[in-house]
Amino acid sequence: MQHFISVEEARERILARLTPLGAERVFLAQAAGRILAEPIAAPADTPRFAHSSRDGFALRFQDIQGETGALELVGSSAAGAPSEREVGPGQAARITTGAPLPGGADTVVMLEYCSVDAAANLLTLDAPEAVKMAQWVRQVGEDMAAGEVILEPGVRLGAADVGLLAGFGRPMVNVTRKPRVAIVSTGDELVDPGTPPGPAQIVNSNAYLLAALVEEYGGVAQILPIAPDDEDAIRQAFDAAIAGADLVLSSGGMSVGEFDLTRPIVDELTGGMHFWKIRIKPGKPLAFGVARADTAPTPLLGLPGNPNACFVGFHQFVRPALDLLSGDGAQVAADPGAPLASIPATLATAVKTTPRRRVYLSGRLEEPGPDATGARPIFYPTPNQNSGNLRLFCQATAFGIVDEGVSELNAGDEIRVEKL
Ligand SMILES: Nc1nc2c(c(=O)[nH]1)N[C@H]1C(S)=C(S)[C@@H](COP(=O)(O)OP(=O)(O)OC[C@H]3O[C@@H](n4cnc5c(N)ncnc54)[C@H](O)[C@@H]3O)O[C@H]1N2
Ligand code: MOO
Repeated sequence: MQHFISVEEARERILARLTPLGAERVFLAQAAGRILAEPIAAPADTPRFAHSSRDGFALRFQDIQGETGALELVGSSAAGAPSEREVGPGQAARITTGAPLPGGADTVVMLEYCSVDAAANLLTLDAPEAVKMAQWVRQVGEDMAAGEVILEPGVRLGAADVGLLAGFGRPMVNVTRKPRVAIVSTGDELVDPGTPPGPAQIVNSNAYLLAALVEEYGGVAQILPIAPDDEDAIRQAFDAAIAGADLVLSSGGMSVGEFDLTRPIVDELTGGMHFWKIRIKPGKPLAFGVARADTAPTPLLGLPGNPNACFVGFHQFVRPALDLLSGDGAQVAADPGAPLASIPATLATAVKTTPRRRVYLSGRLEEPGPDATGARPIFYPTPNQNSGNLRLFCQATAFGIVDEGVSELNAGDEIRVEKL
């Protein structure tokens, strides 16, 4: 059955059949950009010991109240080499930044504000009245308490998070597996880049476009060899793809099902695929099914062959699927039918489109300058919005969306844009 459905319905139906992948342990050097799969709690009160945040002298605050004489210097505490000696009444100890505060001391004075009589081993403060109780001391647990959860599962680890994990003494961390995405290309007319195309052949750009998008959005892409238009060859290509992947993508062969070899095989491998016509331009025909549903469910998404339909289809359907599989999908999982985030912009040039489908224009978004308070960004659609134009989405930074029922927009009109 073929249905015309909305972009949101299609996305919701796909996401409803996906579940996040399991976790794997990776070394910290591989952790940046990955999705955390465990809660991270502080292993101890942090800092673990009270220490100085300045180079100077550790002393007892009460000793410098009122009339103050010189303090006797007893020992020194360096980072990694704490002082063994207590600081008693009338005494002070040398201390470096990061060094443990010696017992008895509660306050640090920076060495720039002190004078030392080395021969007499005495310390005099330049302005004792300016010193505050506990100044330049980092107290135990003031940053984090033992057991306090600092990072929740589902966050994407940034550099600071990796630094925190290292600080917690963790050499490894559990993250969600990166989705492995196999890319199937079928057709006698296709050649790979590097092989000069014959007179009626085209270069397989979609596989490389999709693989690059997959890697850009957190997956691991595998491009399968082009399968010729032969039922067994196509079945073998899909079997190989399904065997090693969490998600299989194909492009092409979506428009004229009856004469196409790909669709019946996808239908067979998924035990009945869904085929939708979506009210979107480009990207109208889309096939979806789940192979090995009982053992190792592997979703399969058939995108149309036009490169721009692949590009738009990737952003609308594959990218949210990757988010959900990789555990980054809290938002998409909570509301899979919600529209993707968009902002209003001003359209730079007039456009004419079809009113029957929602049209996604590829283009460039220019943010207003710092002086243009309240001004909207400007959207420049790429000229020649033709589904096959490989240049159309080069350097594109946004989709401009022309809603169903609208057939033209003028320069200066408001247009919703999705940032890429
Ligand atoms: N009679 C109809 N014709 C078409 C309809 C329709 O409803 N009725 N829909 C149009 C729409 S919309 C789209 S989108 C395309 C979908 O086409 P297919 O998915 O069947 O794709 P193909 O016919 O195989 O190829 C379309 C186009 O894309 C190029 N292509 C294919 N594979 C690749 C590749 N790997 N790398 C680069 N380019 C590729 C191919 O050369 C074609 O130019 O159908 C419309 N037709
Ligand atoms: O939906 Mo097709 O992608 O218009 O060209």
